[in-house]
Amino acid sequence: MQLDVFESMNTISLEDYQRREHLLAKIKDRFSTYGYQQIQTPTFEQYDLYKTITGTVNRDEMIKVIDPTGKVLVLRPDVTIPITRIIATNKQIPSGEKRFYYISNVFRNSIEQQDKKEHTQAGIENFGQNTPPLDAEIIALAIQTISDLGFKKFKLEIGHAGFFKELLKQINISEQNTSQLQQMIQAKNFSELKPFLETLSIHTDVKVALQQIPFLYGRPEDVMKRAGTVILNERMNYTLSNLIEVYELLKIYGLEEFVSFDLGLINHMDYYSGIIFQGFVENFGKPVLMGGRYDTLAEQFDTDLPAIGFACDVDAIFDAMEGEGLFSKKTSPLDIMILYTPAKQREALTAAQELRELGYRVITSLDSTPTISEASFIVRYKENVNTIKDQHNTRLFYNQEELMKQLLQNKGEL
Ligand SMILES: N[C@@H](Cc1c[nH]c[nH+]1)C(=O)O
Repeated sequence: MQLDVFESMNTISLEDYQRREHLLAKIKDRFSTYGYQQIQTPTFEQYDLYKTITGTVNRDEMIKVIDPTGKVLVLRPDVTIPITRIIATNKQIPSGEKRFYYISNVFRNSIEQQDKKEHTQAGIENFGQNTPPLDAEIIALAIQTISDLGFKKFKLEIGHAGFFKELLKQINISEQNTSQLQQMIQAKNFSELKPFLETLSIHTDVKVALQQIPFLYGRPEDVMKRAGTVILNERMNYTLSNLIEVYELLKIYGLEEFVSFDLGLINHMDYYSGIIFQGFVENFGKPVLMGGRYDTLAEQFDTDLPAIGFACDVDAIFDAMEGEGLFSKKTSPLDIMILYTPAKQREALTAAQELRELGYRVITSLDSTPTISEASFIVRYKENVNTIKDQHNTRLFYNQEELMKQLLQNKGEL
């Protein structure tokens, strides 16, 4: 069926829409098993909020709207910031650990994707705690979420915002040089990184560390062995032991095969303060999930509130699942189509109601030919005979009890 459903500026086929709903349902189920509850933040936000906060989406990438009073608003460019603001400033919310999840669209005007301004994120945010067991639990949840969708080969690359930030503290370079450096390390652009570092007047130890850091990725055990060159002080040493502790805990979950380290990982959001991670699935060039610890973001709302979270890029996951053929074959929108003659109307409609109460998807019609072709079963109430037909054969039934028996025997078809 080629029916188009309007979804923002893009159209999506009805079948793809159903698939998307199915994948979102799986993600929600998984988030719930870790005690997260769904919330929603407003679509329109005050631009002032994002203008003053450091470490947010690039201001040029925000989509701005002017309201009738002349106030500038932005379409939600990120979910982590508004949720943090709500939790940090709402005194009515009881203290203690808080677990929220969301399925929300974020709006960004990115240069790379001019035609795609709206992205769906399915994410979780956890407030109130900073411990390695919690970091490990969040990463376990991220891994299980990807695994639930059917991906067999994928990696969660784990790093720490502290490495790059600490190295930056050791040098005094312009904002422009910082962002260039960040881009080169992020993209593992080794060929340009070395000559670029030569142009900067910085201490040799730091230069070596900055040059080495993008190479420090792969199996955690190997990375740990090679990390010596970038660990310049006690704080960085502590950061590394923090990562190792989380990795040891992930072994208890039995998830170590999905984990790799990347000490050169830098997330595009600047609010991260601790462990950071990105999820990659096979044959797909960009991350499908990203997140990390952002303990200092709430300080911008005058609150001390440790936090960690991640978001799945639903559109990327959808494309990756399609590429890997992970969507199950087309599912029928209907279990039972009941056709009846006028004399059997009461019997047919009563049966339909009972079946719906039991959770079957049923439609009825005073007709002799099915009005919909995709039902798993066609039930016919005729003057002197009732039949139930599936893909293979047609059987008779005389009353409701027998109909139920037939359906139960063929439950596998539904
Ligand atoms: N908001 C982040 C993802 C995230 C959620 N929680 C923490 N990080 C992003 O859009 O990349």
